[in-house]
Amino acid sequence: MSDISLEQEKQQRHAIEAQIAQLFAPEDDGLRQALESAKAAGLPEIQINPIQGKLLQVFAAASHARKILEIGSLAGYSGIWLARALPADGRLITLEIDPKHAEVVRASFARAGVAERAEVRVGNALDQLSTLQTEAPFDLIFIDADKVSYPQYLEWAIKLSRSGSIIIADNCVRGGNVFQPSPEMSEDTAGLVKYNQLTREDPRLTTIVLANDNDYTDGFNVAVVK
Ligand SMILES: C[S@@+](CC[C@H](N)C(=O)[O-])C[C@H]1O[C@@H](n2cnc3c(N)ncnc32)[C@H](O)[C@@H]1O
Repeated sequence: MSDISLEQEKQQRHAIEAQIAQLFAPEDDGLRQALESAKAAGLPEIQINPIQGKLLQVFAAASHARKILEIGSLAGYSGIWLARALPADGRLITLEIDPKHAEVVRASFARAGVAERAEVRVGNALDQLSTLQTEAPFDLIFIDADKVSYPQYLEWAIKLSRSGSIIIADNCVRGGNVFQPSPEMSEDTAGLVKYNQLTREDPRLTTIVLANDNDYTDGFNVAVVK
């Protein structure tokens, strides 16, 4: 295929995606301001996209979510989508290692009107997860932090779940690299390869990977706890 038709195909994909986002996942001021304050604070622009945000809400509805756990908050963008999927007495706990990020999250949650049901806890997620057992089970768990730790996050996520809980992990496609493991792959890629393998083989889970980001070159691993 010529470069021109590849470019046309890409533009067509983007146009379709923009239409879906506009019709099914429009951003409001709360979400837009979370992105703006992240930018102003110099945070990286590595949050999920609006269609993925809406997809998280769809999964939250499917699992009748009242309690949601997120690992990796950044500026609170995905947290706002998640918190808005909860009933008024629901609870989102989001774990973030960087206190500067957490500060932006708190302000973003307040502006988006979800501060009463959404809380950011600061520290290494691996240290915090063991303290969450009294607050479990969580109906939906969204994993989106350091990729090296994904296999450990999965084990904790299963421990903190119930039958029917949904465990979603971002960045599980990575341009297809995760499906062609090599001895030279980075530690991050190795973590994701292991995560996909564990979710595929674990008899406690039913799992699929969705290429739903970055021109369909990255996306979610979605696992339902049986
Ligand atoms: C990809 S960003 C999260 C994006 C966010 N979920 C969104 O879509 O809006 C990853 C976040 O995980 C945090 N993080 C990295 N390692 C962590 C760890 N060990 N424990 C907790 N948070 C961590 C980073 O500081 C960063 O803010």
